[in-house]
Amino acid sequence: MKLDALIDGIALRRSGPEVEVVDLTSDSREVLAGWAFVALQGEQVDGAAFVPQALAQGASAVFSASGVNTPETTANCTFLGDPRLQMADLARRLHGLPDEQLALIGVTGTNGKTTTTTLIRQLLRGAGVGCGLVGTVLNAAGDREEEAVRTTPESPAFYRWLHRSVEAGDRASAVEVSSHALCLGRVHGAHFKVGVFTNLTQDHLDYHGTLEAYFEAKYRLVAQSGRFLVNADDAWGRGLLEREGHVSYAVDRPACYRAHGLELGPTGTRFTLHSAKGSWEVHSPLLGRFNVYNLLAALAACAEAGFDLDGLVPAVPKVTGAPGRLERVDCGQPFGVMVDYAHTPDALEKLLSEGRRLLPPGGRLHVLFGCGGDRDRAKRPLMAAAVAAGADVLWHTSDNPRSEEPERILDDAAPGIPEAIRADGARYHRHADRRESVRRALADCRPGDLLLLAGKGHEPYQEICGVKYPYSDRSAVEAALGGPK
Ligand SMILES: CC(=O)N[C@H]1[C@@H](OP(=O)(O)OP(=O)(O)OC[C@H]2O[C@@H](n3ccc(=O)[nH]c3=O)[C@H](O)[C@@H]2O)O[C@H](CO)[C@@H](O)[C@@H]1O[C@H](C)C(=O)N[C@@H](C)C(=O)N[C@H](CCC(=O)O)C(=O)O
Ligand SMILES: Nc1ncnc2c1ncn2[C@@H]1O[C@H](COP(=O)(O)OP(=O)(O)OP(=O)(O)O)[C@@H](O)[C@H]1O
Ligand SMILES: N[C@H](CCC[C@H](N)C(=O)O)C(=O)O
Ligand SMILES: [Mg+2]
Repeated sequence: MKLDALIDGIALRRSGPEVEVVDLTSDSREVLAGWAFVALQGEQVDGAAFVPQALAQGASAVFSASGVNTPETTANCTFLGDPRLQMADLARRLHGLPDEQLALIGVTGTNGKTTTTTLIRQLLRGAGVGCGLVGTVLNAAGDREEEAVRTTPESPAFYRWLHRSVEAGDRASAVEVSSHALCLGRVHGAHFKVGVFTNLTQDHLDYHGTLEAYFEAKYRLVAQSGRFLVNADDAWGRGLLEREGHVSYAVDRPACYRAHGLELGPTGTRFTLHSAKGSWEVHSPLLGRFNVYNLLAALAACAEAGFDLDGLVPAVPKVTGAPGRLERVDCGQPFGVMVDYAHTPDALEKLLSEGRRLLPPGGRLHVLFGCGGDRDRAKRPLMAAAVAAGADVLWHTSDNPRSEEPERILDDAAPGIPEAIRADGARYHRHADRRESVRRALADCRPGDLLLLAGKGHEPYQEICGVKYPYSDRSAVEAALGGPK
């Protein structure tokens, strides 16, 4: 696209020649010939420092907040408004307003975003409707799938994926909208046909400060959504529904979309979905009560986006959800092992109650967990308390210490575990090396026990001192038990 057309109507000061802008990025490392580089002031560094690198890699234009030096052959634009919002405006225009050409469904909430968005994509594709995905595990458009780096990418990548969806003929796209994304304008400008609020419990207080501020961040999605679908069984969701008229879903309370007659079995789930338009019998291989909420949210979101439930419900038995969520690892061992991505107090509490439900009589529930480094310190003892309240045997270890000292993270969490449990050498085991902790837990399991490995889910690494070492809970288990069955 020509620069003049790209910046038309956007408040900025411009110098230098008219150029062709092939694409846009705020990360100099991604710049290719003809791309525009947006230099943003970050928390760690000022993106302006990377202008020389962007130019060396062939940037045709540079955008910045406070002005930078560029050669005469490069277009140079200085934003006059909020740089992140203006970057999103540019990205949206460059990629042809792709949100307007898709049934865009945005999902926010503390837990269940990845699962719900993945279910939306799988359900729609199962019913023959092309659907993209932007989220923690995968970014996808048509059949193209790439591993994601973060939950919601910066606006240039967000709009690029939507554009790819349009090009691939997708009719919809399901997007995980994190609270960080809403604060940092990563999805600014996008019109979501349907927005979804799954739940709100403690997380990310390092970033937002208070739960109220965390909620307000998520609440921003309402203003960008045509219809808003809210979990009426969640306390924050209920508060929202009492103040404003939105579409609701629930299991325990009256709602526009409600699941009745839950049957939560060891190999799958059944319930009846009621809405004003009719009733459907839903059978799914997904386990656990929280997945009823995710299925309900996914089906209701698709229905609110205009897709027919008669076509979607038959696809439910084939949908598997996201990898690394309540997923069994079977190496022929005489006890159960499951990996899951619970990394908040609420998710752990819910995971452990599913574990208890799945545990054979007389078996012991083992839970291996850790708390992420460089994340909300206040949630650490609460995570530990949730595990202590529901597990028979605790395996306390590391989960992405990032830049922090692993033992200090373990120390932060430990007070959440009652002293009597910590003093009991048969019930409480602390070891910072996760792989070794997995080995020890497996060695301690007896026939009929169940070991839940929480927090890492699909993640293929352990991040220590800023380095991502190859690691996954599944492969650690398979290596210790001699390979998959
Ligand atoms: C709070 C937050 O989200 N921070 C993000 C933000 O950091 P920042 O603004 O401080 O950036 P910075 O590292 O100081 O760099 C400044 C600028 O220089 C650029 N740069 C930097 C280095 C370089 O070589 N070249 C270059 O151009 C960067 O791209 C950036 O634009 O912009 C960076 C570049 O895009 C991100 O890496 C960084 O995410 C950090 C790593 C992060 O961990 N974010 C997590 C907390 C996050 O966003 N999580 C949410 C929610 C998770 C969930 O609950 O699902 C998510 O959406 O993933
Ligand atoms: N609807 C739900 N309510 C509560 N807990 C849930 C729900 N769905 C999933 N969980 C728990 O939360 C974990 C993470 O689920 P999922 O990845 O879908 O959430 P997310 O919101 O995408 O998380 P993230 O913030 O890391 O992106 C699951 O492994 C499970 O333990
Ligand atoms: N999206 C979440 C993922 C946490 C995953 C867990 N393994 C951890 O490192 O705490 C975050 O960035 O906080
Ligand atoms: Mg996610």
